[in-house]
Amino acid sequence: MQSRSSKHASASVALEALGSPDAYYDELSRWLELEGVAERARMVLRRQNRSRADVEKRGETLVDLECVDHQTGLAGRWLLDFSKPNDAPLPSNRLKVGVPVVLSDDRDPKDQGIPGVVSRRQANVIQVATDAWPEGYRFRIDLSADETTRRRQVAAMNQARTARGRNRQLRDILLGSRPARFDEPENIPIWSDLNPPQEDAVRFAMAARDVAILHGPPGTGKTTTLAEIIYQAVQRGDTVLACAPSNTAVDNLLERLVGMLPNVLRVGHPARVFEALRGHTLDELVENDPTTGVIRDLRREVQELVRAGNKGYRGKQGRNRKGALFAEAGQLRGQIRSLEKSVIRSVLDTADVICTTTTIDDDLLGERWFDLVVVDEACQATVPSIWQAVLRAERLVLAGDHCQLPPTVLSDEAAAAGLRESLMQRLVEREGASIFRRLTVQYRMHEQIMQFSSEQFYENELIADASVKQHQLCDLPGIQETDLTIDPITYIDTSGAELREELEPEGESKRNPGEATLIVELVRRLIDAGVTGDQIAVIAPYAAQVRLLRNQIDIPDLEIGTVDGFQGREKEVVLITMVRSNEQGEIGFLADTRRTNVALTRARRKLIVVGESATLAHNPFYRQMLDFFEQANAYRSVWEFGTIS
Ligand SMILES: Nc1ncnc2c1ncn2[C@@H]1O[C@H](COP(=O)(O)OP(=O)(O)OP(=O)(O)O)[C@@H](O)[C@H]1O
Repeated sequence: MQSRSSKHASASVALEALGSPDAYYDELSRWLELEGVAERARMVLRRQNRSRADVEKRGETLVDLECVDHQTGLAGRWLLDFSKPNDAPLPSNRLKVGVPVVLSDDRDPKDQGIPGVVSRRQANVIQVATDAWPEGYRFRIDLSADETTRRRQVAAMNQARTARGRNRQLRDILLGSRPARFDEPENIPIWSDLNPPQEDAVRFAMAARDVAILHGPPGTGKTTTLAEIIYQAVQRGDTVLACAPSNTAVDNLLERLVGMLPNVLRVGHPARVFEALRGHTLDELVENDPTTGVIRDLRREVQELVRAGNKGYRGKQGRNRKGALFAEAGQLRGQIRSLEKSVIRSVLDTADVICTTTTIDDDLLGERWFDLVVVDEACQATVPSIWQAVLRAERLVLAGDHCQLPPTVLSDEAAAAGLRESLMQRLVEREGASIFRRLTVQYRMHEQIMQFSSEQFYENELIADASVKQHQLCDLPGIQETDLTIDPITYIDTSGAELREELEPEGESKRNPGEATLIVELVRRLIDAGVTGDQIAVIAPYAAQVRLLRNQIDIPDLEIGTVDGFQGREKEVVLITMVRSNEQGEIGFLADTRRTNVALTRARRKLIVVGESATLAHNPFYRQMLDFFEQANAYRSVWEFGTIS
């Protein structure tokens, strides 16, 4: 039987069927260009919105910021801390650690700004790493088009076109013109406490000579298994590069690895720095190197020069003086950079495993080659973004779930052509079962919560581990037994109540105020039954519905977010508001059922779905979902919850 995921393959050109590697990479480069155009257009639009009061609404811009602190970071970069006046909390934003930004003078609409990367963030402070010192008094930070990343991807693809030796072999295997080879799996002893499908996956990956895929449906311990594969490789004497498309995913893997292996190194900006992980970052290890004492003195000198240069010199002579001070600081930063380079090299040389995002800093890693390269969350990586890692690999292991959300792509044209289809998805669809092992025991959901997803996406293979199979919300301390806390799943149909969707004023995103009111009521009932805010998540496919709900629910630690933002997470109770309700039966991007798969598989003990069946039932997938809830005796009408509209 074909899994549902393959039905999602868009009408894209069969990329591999283009014939030659040149044609393949030409097509990928064209998609990247389209994506660049879309990203730049979006940025221009956003920066034109300067005067609008809701400029921060989309979460891609922060305005009216003060630079409250600065330090010199690795490679002589500035690390600048920005806060709102009076240290007010920053509004909710998508400027995550590692994303490229433009830093500009908020009071000067003509300022083109300087590029930077978010290097740390807290509730009140956002830190940006830059190569230049920004001019201004109040600043603005905009999410930027990621040109550096695209340049690196294009460079890697150009290298792959003309690759020789092992790079060429692996490239041809990934493109489908050579078969992937596997040895007979050996019965190696496993270090972690794994279940049989996980152990089987480890042995399978260890026996792969070229590439192996680990398919990890929700909650099945994909990261746990990947960590064991890395452990086994290190025991065998292999060097390992462990990557993922996002900093959060890299940190998750790092967190597992540090308990298993002594020499694990994190390169780049960790999204969250736990105490236990701090000692594994390149910055920290370099900081602790004896040579760094000298570097520290030089940095102090730089800071003093800059402080002196910023004193506000007047007139031509003053400007000259300022220029001279900054030039001297620049020279010293050059010296710092070259000293750091040699320290960095020696730290990198001692690591067994190097962890980084798939956007690899080639200057830092130099010519390093790894016996094993693993990519976690590989289905969140576009095909162009994977080649930097592949070119450093003797063998490759990709882990992910192609039945969950694909990578974010802004250009509709590039998406339609195929940019949302990851290399892992392509390989699974092309090679079939011979190239992957699927993990099937999941440790998150009550078996009823898991069942529909298992049937639709995982060939009915998922099994709930005994520890979660029958767990109920009312089993948790302090929670009373009510309808909502006993039954693991509930669907609430709003049909007939005329809870219609609408466009958010001045926006493109959809919301449904009636559904929001119902969600508020359901949350109230859960809280009354003793459920705490941190046990609940409300998720919606549309950002406008998330904004509406955030204005209506004010319960500490209760999370409200989009489906896309919730991938990889879990909560005891999850309420989903489907939003769509219209006469035409239009369901927009709910038609990508992978999004719904993610939404339906976040809850551990209780899943509540609110939606209008009349609209949803236009789509066969949702018809089956509604049937499933009905057969499970979990289908209820909005009228049971009083008047909502
Ligand atoms: N063999 C096992 N025995 C017991 N618990 C396990 C086992 N494997 C994984 N788990 C638990 O299952 C949970 C999910 O594991 P992990 O984070 O590795 O999964 P994942 O598949 O990477 O998650 P996601 O669905 O977020 O991608 C963790 O709490 C982990 O401790």
